[in-house]
Amino acid sequence: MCGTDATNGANAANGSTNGKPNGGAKFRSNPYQPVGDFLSNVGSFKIIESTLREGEQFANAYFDTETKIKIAKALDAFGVDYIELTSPAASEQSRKDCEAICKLGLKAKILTHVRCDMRDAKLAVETGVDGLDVVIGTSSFLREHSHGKDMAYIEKTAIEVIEYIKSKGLEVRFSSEDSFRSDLVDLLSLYRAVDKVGVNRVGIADTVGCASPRQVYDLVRTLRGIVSCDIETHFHDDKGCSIANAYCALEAGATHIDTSVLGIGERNGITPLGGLLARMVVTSPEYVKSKYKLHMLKEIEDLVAEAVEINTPFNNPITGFCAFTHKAGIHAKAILNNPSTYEILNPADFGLTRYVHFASRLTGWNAVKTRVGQLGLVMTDDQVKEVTAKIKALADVRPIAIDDADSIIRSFHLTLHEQPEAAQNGPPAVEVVGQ
Ligand SMILES: CC(=O)SCCNC(=O)CCNC(=O)[C@H](O)C(C)(C)COP(=O)(O)OP(=O)(O)OC[C@H]1O[C@@H](n2cnc3c(N)ncnc32)[C@H](O)[C@@H]1OP(=O)(O)O
Ligand SMILES: O=C(O)CCC(=O)C(=O)O
Ligand SMILES: [Mg+2]
Repeated sequence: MCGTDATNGANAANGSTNGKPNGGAKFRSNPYQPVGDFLSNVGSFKIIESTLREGEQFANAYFDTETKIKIAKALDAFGVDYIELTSPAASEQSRKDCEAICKLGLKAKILTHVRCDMRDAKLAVETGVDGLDVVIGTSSFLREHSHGKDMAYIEKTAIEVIEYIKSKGLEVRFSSEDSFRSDLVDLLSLYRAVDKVGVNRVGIADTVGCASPRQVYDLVRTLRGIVSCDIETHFHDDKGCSIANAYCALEAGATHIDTSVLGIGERNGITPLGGLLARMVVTSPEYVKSKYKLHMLKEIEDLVAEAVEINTPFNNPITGFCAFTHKAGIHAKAILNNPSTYEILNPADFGLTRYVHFASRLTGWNAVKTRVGQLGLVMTDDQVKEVTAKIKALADVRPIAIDDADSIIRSFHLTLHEQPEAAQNGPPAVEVVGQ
């Protein structure tokens, strides 16, 4: 098996060099736009990057101050609009870290995430943040088993806390927790009340990851008709719907999406930054490519993966080790002709390269022909087909590596060179061209 790093095509039959398609292959003017994908209202979404809040709730996360600062700076350089930090009420060090990050003078706005509680709000406004994300559970589960407050109390306290934050000149967002298991009438009435007070955003949170894309669309669409402020959304990934849900929220009129790097967060996390951008670069290529430094994605994911001691999943959008690897012969041939045939994302946009596999029983002669050329060898098509059969024969016996396939190609090529001598006794078994 070729465990080749997809980002390093050094030994591979690359369809590209430094991400540029080779062999004159070209992308369409907009290779990303699938037929029928004509969303117009999702062009200018904003990212609330919550690696340093939701991400700190990931089981393996421990961020010391230095690491938090590194991550905050990297996210800022990447171009996220907001960086959300753990509540200063969580611990004394959390409060100090909040202050330290506020002093960095980043372009991104700094938010902290607090309970709907005046004590938390008072502590938070002193840290130097640009705004507060206020949250309180509204489902019967949370009202019964978490804070124990009824909707009347929630609305009254929310208004007091929001007015206080606004009086300090800070941005404020109010969100319900577990929105999708909350009573719709209660929820809309609460949002209408806080919108009247003048929140910058209201938030919808799929705290337990129960929502389907269609439910998300319906709720956001309904809310869009109720409030005039921006709408932020937060999706947990328990059922693997966090990216689809974020996308549907944008389709329905949401303006802000919460993300974390690699999706880290409580349980199995939330909408991943990279996955969201993979989705959105297809829909809004100009906006996404001009706003975010996409080539920094891998570096940021590596930074966070190292900090929380995990590996990037093999199937991670964009940066998974095989995200731009093409293996089956049918795919390989078409990719070598035109990468758009089997790619919706261009690895070059992320500073990455594609890799075309040529060392398996599924390999076809077109991939081998490209490899032969890369090795500086010359063969006729029939010869390439013959050597492809040899590669397949070995791959039927055991998994083979790039070096195995290269050795087969080189030694086959050598036998072709030896042919002229043998040919003295008869016609060459194969024609050698370019000699
Ligand atoms: C879905 C989410 O991810 S929400 C964000 C989660 N983030 C955090 O929890 C931040 C880290 N948390 C902490 O450090 C602690 O939980 C603290 C400092 C916030 C509170 O700690 P403690 O006072 O020891 O309480 P504990 O964590 O045991 O229980 C939560 C308390 O908050 C209250 N509470 C829970 N949600 C809210 C809310 N949204 N608004 C107001 N109060 C709330 C609960 O009633 C409970 O208070 P009680 O013990 O007086 O009944
Ligand atoms: O504040 C929010 O909108 C979301 C809070 C949260 O992390 C959640 O509900 O999962
Ligand atoms: Mg969450």
